Amino acid sequence: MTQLQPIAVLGGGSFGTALANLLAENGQRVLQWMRDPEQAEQMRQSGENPRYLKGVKLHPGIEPTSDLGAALQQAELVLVALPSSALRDALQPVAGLLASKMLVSTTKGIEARTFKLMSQILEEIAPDARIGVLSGPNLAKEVADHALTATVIASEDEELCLRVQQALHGRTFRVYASADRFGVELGGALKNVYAIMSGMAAALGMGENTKSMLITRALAEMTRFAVKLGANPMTFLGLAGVGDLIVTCSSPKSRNYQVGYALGQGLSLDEAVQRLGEVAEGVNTLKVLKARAEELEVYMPLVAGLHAVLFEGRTLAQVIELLMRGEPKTDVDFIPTAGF
Ligand SMILES: NC(=O)C1=CN([C@@H]2O[C@H](COP(=O)(O)OP(=O)(O)OC[C@H]3O[C@@H](n4cnc5c(N)ncnc54)[C@H](O)[C@@H]3O)[C@@H](O)[C@H]2O)C=CC1
Ligand SMILES: O=C(CO)COP(=O)(O)O
Repeated sequence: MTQLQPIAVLGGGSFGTALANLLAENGQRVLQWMRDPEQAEQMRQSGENPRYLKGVKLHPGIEPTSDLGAALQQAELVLVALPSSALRDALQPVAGLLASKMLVSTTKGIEARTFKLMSQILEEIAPDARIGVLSGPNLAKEVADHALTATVIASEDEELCLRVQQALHGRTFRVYASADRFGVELGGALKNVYAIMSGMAAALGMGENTKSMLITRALAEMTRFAVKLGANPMTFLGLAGVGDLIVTCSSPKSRNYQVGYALGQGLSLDEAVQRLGEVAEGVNTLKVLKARAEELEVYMPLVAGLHAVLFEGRTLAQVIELLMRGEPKTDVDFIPTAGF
């Protein structure tokens, strides 16, 4: 009997595990790669991933492995759920095994040195591969707990989108398609920064008006930046834009929000990151985004303000005063006129 071709999920963290479970529940054979052989062994033995996704049973269709080469050799579809700081170094050495595969990044970060998004790094490492991005309001724990959830698969490659929809679409997980890979990926990376601010606002007991202002002005700011880079602003009205922004800025389950909350409680950035013990991509993204916005002369007062508090020794009170006293601006930058 021929064995079902497996799907590879790269990353032993919370999101990789949540995705692996969905795939296995849909009847797919899943090879979940993690760098730590002990973690793989523990997951095989216990049927759980207690360090990153406590309390969630792993489906028996998941085979945890620390053999990256073997996983890549067998799979045609590969979902990458590694932290942005690790993706290039983990995949460059196995570039030869990636040609013609379908590679889908689920990582929501930006490379510090190059300002590249993760799918752009995949493209660079594996020019012959077929590339996509999966992004949306997808808190790993809720995905794993089968909360009704939607996401976006974005690629210029329609067949890839269909393949991912077939593999992941299920009773509790809807997968929408988009051809705007760049916009979808950028939305996922940028929203993390604003989730840090929202966490701070929550810790400081700020009001609901404030939270709403923050999210809406964040959307304006991230869209302005994306448009400067050539993205389609309409994508930011979708799940991977405003959808992900809302969930990450409102949920204590978000790690970026948690970092912000800890900062609002008076912890230093180092203490907040250490207490979390998981990936919070927004911290790195903030650094590179601030520099890039200045270079491109894009007005991003929220990014500049958070950067001033975290890295330039300003107090939050000083920054809030500056933001609120800033010259009044127009509400929506991109109101289509002709043809509407
Ligand atoms: N957790 C979530 O709710 C969601 C996360 N994401 C994205 O998924 C990516 C991964 O995040 P999580 O799974 O949440 O992270 P996590 O913090 O739960 O786990 C990180 C995993 O990466 C591994 N890792 C770290 N450095 C590595 C390296 N050099 N080589 C190989 N593995 C390494 C760790 O051992 C761990 O297994 C992030 O970019 C995040 O933005 C996307 C959607 C939802
Ligand atoms: O991207 C996410 C939800 O869509 C997860 O956000 P955090 O990385 O802040 O937990």
